[in-house]
Amino acid sequence: MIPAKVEYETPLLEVRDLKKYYPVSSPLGRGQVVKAVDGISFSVPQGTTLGLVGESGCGKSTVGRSVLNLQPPTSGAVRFQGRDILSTSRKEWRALRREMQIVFQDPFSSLNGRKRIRTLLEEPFHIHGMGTGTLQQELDTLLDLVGLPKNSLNKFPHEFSGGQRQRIVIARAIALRPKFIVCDEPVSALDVSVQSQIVNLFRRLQRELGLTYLFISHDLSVVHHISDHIGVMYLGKMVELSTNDNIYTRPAHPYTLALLSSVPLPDPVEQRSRAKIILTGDLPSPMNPPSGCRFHTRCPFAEARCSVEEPSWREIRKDHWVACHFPKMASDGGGQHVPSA
Ligand SMILES: Nc1ncnc2c1ncn2[C@@H]1O[C@H](COP(=O)(O)OP(=O)(O)OP(=O)(O)O)[C@@H](O)[C@H]1O
Repeated sequence: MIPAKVEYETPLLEVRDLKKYYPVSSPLGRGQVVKAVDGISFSVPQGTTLGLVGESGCGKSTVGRSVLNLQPPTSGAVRFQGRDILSTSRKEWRALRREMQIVFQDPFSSLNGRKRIRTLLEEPFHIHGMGTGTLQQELDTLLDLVGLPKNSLNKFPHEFSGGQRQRIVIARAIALRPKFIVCDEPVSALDVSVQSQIVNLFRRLQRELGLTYLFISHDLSVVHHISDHIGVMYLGKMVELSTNDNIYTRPAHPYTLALLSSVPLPDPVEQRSRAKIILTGDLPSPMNPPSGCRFHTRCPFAEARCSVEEPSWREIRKDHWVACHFPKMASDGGGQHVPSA
């Protein structure tokens, strides 16, 4: 189901009913598929950040890789600047790929340890056939943008800290001045003290270069610091999508409430008024997802209807979409039912 009203004037990226199924390779599961992403739709307006949150295994990274066509989706549409990226020619794709980059979680494995920083930063320019005329100037600008000293170029990755290595990875990603970056858990491998510096770097680069991000993280406080909108995923589905403010102060899906229960709010009044849900049990298998609402097996508010009927998207307030038969109005004291659709 597509949240038709979640349309923005100038979305840089539009994803419609994206599905990614992986065939199971083990002998026991032969013929079955893992429904890693199962019909997800969203838009990201230019210059903004959509945060994507959810437990490990809910399909966040698969969304990130699928929108860049690194893993071709099973079905659905991905439009970048209005162009369907899944049906472009090779030549068009090459040009588009310059505009769309990805930063992965692990700065240790993202960089070839045998190459000097100069070589690593020059690679994007060489791969895309850019001349070497102003290369030194480009490298100096890149180091400046990501806050690394000029003498970094002749060093090797192991001579840097984790945070500095992630700065090098980011420098490579922005080298060709892309418009869009998938940030896939880009601070999860870093010390907490360094995480906020890298998040602030992403924010500054967004302002200075007009970047648009799909920012994937299992950590809601990280996503809170950078996102304009937030999508909450559960077992291959988007269950809630709204502004950062709505998700944090007026979460409506019981799963979002559960995720937020462990995140402290700066305002103690809001903290007290937010319903608390402690999540129990493991994420069910995406090979055999529960019937009806996929969250019903772990939802403390589930009713009979939830196990048989899949909830459709509904807009419970402006720009606030939720897929739940009985969404909550947490700002009303928590746990109050919105009338069922
Ligand atoms: N190449 C693959 N082949 C088969 N199954 C896969 C493949 N990649 C991912 N999956 C499965 O798809 C589901 C979603 O995985 P995905 O990595 O997208 O989740 P995630 O939310 O990003 O979790 P994490 O943060 O742990 O990476 C998981 O059940 C995973 O095991």
